[in-house]
Amino acid sequence: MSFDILQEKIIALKNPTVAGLDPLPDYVPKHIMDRHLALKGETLEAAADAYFEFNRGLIDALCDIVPAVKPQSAYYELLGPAGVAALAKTAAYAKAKGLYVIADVKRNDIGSTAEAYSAAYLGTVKIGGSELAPFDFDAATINGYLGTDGIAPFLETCRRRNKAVFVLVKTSNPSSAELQDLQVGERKLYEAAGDLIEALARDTAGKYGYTCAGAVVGATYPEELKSLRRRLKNTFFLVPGYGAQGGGAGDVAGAFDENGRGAVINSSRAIICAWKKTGRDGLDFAEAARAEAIKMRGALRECVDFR
Ligand SMILES: O=c1ccn([C@@H]2O[C@H](COP(=O)(O)O)[C@@H](O)[C@H]2O)c(=O)[nH]1
Repeated sequence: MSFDILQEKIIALKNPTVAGLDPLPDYVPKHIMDRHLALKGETLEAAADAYFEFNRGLIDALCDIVPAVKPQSAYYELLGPAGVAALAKTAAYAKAKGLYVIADVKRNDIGSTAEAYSAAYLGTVKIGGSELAPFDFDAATINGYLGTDGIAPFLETCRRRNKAVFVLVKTSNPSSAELQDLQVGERKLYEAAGDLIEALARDTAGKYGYTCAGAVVGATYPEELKSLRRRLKNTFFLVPGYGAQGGGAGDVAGAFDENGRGAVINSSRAIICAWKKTGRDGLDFAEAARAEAIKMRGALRECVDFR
């Protein structure tokens, strides 16, 4: 089961951090960007090459201390086809370095289209006589608010290919309460979303009790996080909102089960932009990211007993 693999990496490193790889032209140190602009001019291709070099440096600096990375597709799509190619290259490089790779794509649609999305990110497509894996991510984020027929095709791919999804349940953004906190009978809408995914994936529970359908629950809502952990005993959590959005180790402690398992905590900007605080123009971007990730690991270890 895919989350068994992630959980075992977390246990081995005693670190439940996922580093978000969310590049923007401004986040890439000038010496890297300038070199690629000199080679290919002021083009999307040059920026995409700079993204990949930046990511490769980050991955090299982090791969022995964090178990996972989460590239956010939006930042790569911003560069068009060259950016999407940089996303694919980044994922392949991270996997080769032993990292668990979560694609933050938040996709979904009606069943037939959800099938295509799930094949694209987690599965395969048949071309002539060959089954080819377009991206082959370990896991992807999806929007479950289309209901069962949108979620089921992803779960089918997860079962077949030992993959996983994280379904949006209670997101970290300030407006998440507008719809997700609506009362629906006895439950909040986000609780109903959580109950649905736990039920749909029940048959896939692995060694640690977690199914292939995880939930996205924001660090910015610590009370909801705690109560969802109690409610969804078989659902692995991806917790964004640490660092740049204000979440801290104390806020995410409630995401873990009694054995310190069942959750992975994301930090993107705080790690990849750590170089901006050192005053060395990004020459030390990799060391700065590593130092920030070590600081986060220390803070999490203070709050959670990982076994
Ligand atoms: O509820 C959600 C779901 C996804 N995200 C994504 O996580 C990272 C957070 O980045 P930071 O720089 O650490 O704030 C980003 O890719 C978001 O799209 C989220 O923040 N909240």
